[in-house]
Amino acid sequence: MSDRVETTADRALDGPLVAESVTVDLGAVRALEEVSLALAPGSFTAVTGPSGAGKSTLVWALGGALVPTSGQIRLGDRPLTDRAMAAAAGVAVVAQGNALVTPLTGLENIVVPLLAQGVPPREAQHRAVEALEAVGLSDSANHLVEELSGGQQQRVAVARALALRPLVLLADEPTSDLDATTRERIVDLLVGEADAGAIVVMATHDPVAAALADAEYHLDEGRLSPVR
Ligand SMILES: Nc1ncnc2c1ncn2[C@@H]1O[C@H](COP(=O)(O)OP(=O)(O)OP(=O)(O)O)[C@@H](O)[C@H]1O
Repeated sequence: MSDRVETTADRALDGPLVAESVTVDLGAVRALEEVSLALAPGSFTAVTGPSGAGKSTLVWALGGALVPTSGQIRLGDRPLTDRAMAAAAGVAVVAQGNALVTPLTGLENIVVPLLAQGVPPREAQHRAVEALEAVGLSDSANHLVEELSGGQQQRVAVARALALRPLVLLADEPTSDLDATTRERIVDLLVGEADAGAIVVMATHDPVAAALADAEYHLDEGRLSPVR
């Protein structure tokens, strides 16, 4: 049985997450070149590729945080044109490097974004506890982030995204600092999100994690091709 974090039933995706001929230039670097894909609700997709291939760029573009040089990102019929509107549409990102607030505890790192989204304090606390339990970190909830190991921080970052109950979950290298057992637990949670109807994308260097996804795309020098 999946120990997926409980979901809200009052929100649903009304279509796929689509990248339409997306090209992203970062300064002089072409990080993505004419990338097209359509990800259906309930799918779990891995994006693999060597360092510098454009995986993080794709994650951030899909998350609305990077405006394409050309092309478009859409969720259903709605263009995702900035990070705030993507977040409001239910798109959560687990950033590479975690992007946690280090002077706060693991629990606080999860509660604060929930409060910012208007979740009532008791509910935010409940969701944060539940998400930390799902990633196996109940005992570390009240430790400052700076007191946690890299792998524990990575799990807090995943828990933070799960607690948002996203419709689209974009995870950039969410298992890079984890041992095999913990990696399996985290990928299981991602599988559970997809099984419950979310669109899940995981950028990864890890072939074992990638093999657990339903589909795999490979990026090389910004060009995307299907693997399976
Ligand atoms: N802010 C930036 N300015 C200019 N170039 C950038 C910037 N960020 C990334 N790049 C370049 O864009 C390309 C894609 O980078 P990206 O981080 O998306 O790759 P990646 O596949 O995620 O790599 P890794 O696996 O090492 O995280 C690389 O050539 C990188 O050097």
